[in-house]
Amino acid sequence: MAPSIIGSLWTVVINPTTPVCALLLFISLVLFFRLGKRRRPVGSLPPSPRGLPLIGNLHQVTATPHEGLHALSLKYGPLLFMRFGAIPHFVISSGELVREVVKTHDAIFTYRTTTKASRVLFSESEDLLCSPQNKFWRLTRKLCVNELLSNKMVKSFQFIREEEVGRLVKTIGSSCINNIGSEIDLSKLFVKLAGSLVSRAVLGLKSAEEGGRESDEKMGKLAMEAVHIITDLFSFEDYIPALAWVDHLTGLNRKLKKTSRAINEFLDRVIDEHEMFNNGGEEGNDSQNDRKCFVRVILDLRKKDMMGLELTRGNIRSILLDMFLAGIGSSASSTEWNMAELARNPRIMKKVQEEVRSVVGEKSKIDESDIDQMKYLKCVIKESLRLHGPTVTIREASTTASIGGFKLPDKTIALINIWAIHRDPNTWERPLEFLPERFLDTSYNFTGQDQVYFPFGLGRRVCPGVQFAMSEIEYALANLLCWFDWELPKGMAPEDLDMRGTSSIAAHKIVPLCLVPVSVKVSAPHR
Ligand code: HEM
Repeated sequence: MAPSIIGSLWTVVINPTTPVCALLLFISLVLFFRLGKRRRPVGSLPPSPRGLPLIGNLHQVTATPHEGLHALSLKYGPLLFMRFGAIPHFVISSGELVREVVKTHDAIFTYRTTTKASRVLFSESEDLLCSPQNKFWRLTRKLCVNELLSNKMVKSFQFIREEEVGRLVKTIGSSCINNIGSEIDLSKLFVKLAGSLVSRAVLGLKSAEEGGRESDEKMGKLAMEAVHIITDLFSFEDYIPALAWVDHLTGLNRKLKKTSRAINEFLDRVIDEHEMFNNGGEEGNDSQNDRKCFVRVILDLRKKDMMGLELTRGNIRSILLDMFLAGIGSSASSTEWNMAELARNPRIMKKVQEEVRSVVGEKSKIDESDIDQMKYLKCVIKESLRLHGPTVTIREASTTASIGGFKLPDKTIALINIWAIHRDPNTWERPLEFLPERFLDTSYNFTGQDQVYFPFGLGRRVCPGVQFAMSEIEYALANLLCWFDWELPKGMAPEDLDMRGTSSIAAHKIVPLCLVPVSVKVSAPHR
């Protein structure tokens, strides 16, 4: 975030070369200070690093914000007050304070902030991710859980996982045979896998090879583009409203509109096709469908009672988009980090492969029920989510709250630094090391009830996609570890592997993960 704001400020504001810019800057400053006065919280505030006029503490936000905020919290304490442009934030970096948020104030910290990107991408229609906690949120969440994300529904998608992971294994297998010793870009393959799984379960799309009219990859690509805009590009309108006009100059507005238009057009085409089918239209138009996918269930329900929900076309598009935004990058990056950590830790790679292979035995296919016996694999995934899961989660308070002895005003935005809490040396022994054994025989789970380990978030807004994500990650990893050995590219030592993550909330590797697969099992499905 920081490089883009400082770069943009420099080129457009700090170094104005035209009188027009100077005049706009003057007007903006006047507006800013008037707005700023209205937004400033009152009362005793937590410690705060010194800010600057106009940008507040934005200059202290480093290229990886979670790391920069962690460094500040070591200096100023676990509860920080910071102003990002005109917007006051409270940064929480300790499990104790998280306990206060979840246990004492869960009903208060349930709002999410909307941003310019979310408003444009969702075309101002209410959706699940950004909705405040209201009737719409409750009913939509129930709809998504019942019809897509519950254990029962996730089990019903097992054949999709088997087909898509099978396709992944085949791709890697043929690389082993045709390009012996060549590295393969796993990061790219994991995004493709996650995109196909969500596309098929949510929209019923099939791959082009299987005759799908709309490619199952296209929506995944559009969603990743949207995630990039949301998390990597700075919006002046969000943080310094008086400088909203700068978003035109940086190209943000254009990018947002273009991506939003492409998403809407794509989703409209898919919804139209399903609607036609539901209305008894041409059966041939069902280039789709493996089963009754999520969008068709919504369209069916809309004809009936819809659980009291009145969904517009805009709402339907937004809910579908939510599943893509929340479900692809997070799962893909998690699979990527698991493989990266294993490649960097040969002892752990060997141990987890031995477990997986001993459970699978001589079979030529892994059944999902086999995964239950892979206890060490589950620890590997937990440890990977501790070190490389989502970096922060952001909530807005619906009313005033008292945290850590400070009274926080209503509309306070709380930024919970999961990254810092997952690496707190007061909780975790040797916190920076990848040690899956630490999770053996512990009760840490993904329900968001624990204040020191919550990779899927916490409280009422905890991720409802845990089951969907875990089934995908576990099954993909079990297959990759069973059928292949993995080597680093020629000349690279484990400690040379670049482990830097992006600044996004679901940070993926900056440098894509490329490893060399070696096919090992005679009974492997790709042979
Ligand atoms: C490894 C994969 C994933 C991780 C680490 C993850 C993590 C998270 C986190 C941290 C939150 C915010 C929770 C909070 O504010 O406390 C969240 C929310 C959410 N996630 Fe996930 N997620 C993953 C996969 C998925 C998948 C596959 C889906 C659906 C297909 C999904 C759907 C959602 C939705 C809809 C929300 C918003 C819930 C609400 O606001 O009520 N997630 N996720």
